[in-house]
Amino acid sequence: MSNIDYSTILTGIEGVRIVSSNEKYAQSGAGLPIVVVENQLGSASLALQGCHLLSFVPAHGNDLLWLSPLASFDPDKAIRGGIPLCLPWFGGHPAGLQSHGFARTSDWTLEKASNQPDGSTLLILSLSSTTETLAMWPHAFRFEMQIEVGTELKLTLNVDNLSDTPAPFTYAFHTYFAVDDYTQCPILGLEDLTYIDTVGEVRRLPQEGTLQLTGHTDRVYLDVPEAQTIVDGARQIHIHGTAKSAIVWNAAEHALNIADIGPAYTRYVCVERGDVFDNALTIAPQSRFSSVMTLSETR
Ligand SMILES: O=P(O)(O)OC[C@H]1O[C@H](O)[C@H](O)[C@@H](O)[C@@H]1O
Repeated sequence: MSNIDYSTILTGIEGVRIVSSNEKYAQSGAGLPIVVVENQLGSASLALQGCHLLSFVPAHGNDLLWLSPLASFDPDKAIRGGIPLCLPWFGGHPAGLQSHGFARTSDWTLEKASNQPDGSTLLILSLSSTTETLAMWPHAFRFEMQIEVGTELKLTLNVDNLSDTPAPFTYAFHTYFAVDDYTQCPILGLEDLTYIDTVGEVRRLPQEGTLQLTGHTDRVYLDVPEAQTIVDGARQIHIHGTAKSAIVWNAAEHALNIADIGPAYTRYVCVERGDVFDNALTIAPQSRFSSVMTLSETR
């Protein structure tokens, strides 16, 4: 766990504090440091482990993010819910390394916090390569996340390949959205696209009409438009991003066998923007890749 003293970075910054997960959440686990941001436009919280957003609540609104009531906060273990960062690979690894990469269980460093003139709050976190990461992903790197908490949540991920070789790369903002019932929330913005269905036999299929989940779903939509909308009763959750893929996932009744989800699976839908499968990337030596995603709601 990180032992960095952030008091200097946070001196003079309004509405940003670091608390223990045990103080903020009733969930189990050994406990992790959580950055809490509150301003007039909205509030958010994130774990330094994984640079993992846990909540984003616009002023006068409800949380856009779902955090499992069974989530546990333990070092080196991914937290269930919010926005895990799958990085620098998405999904399984050919050599059996941890699913979704090491970034979501690594300790990120809070580099900067600032109050912006428009009333929003900006946080900048980073993660740099170590001997341990080089053994898993053979490229010196610096990952940087800029997090703007305002009426929208804006995430900018910068990935610097500091090595002299091209870096094959996939990633996703693995967002768990809070919904009333995952079978009652149409997801707009995926119509007529091709998706890879990974439930059972892997197949490529066309999306006919609007997507509405009815059960266990695990799909990768390719070459998606920048915007999707989840219609959750009277509210619309808007996703806007530069990434070219969208992974849509709900474990449905299989979640009853996932220790940190259980029966609450009806209350989330994952719409994960990233660049995966056919949209996988290679970052040239000494080059930067950037991806931006904003989340907001209207009623
Ligand atoms: O349990 P995790 O490693 O966090 O993965 C959770 C899920 O992530 C993505 O949505 C994948 O498409 C799913 O196949 C996977 O089950």
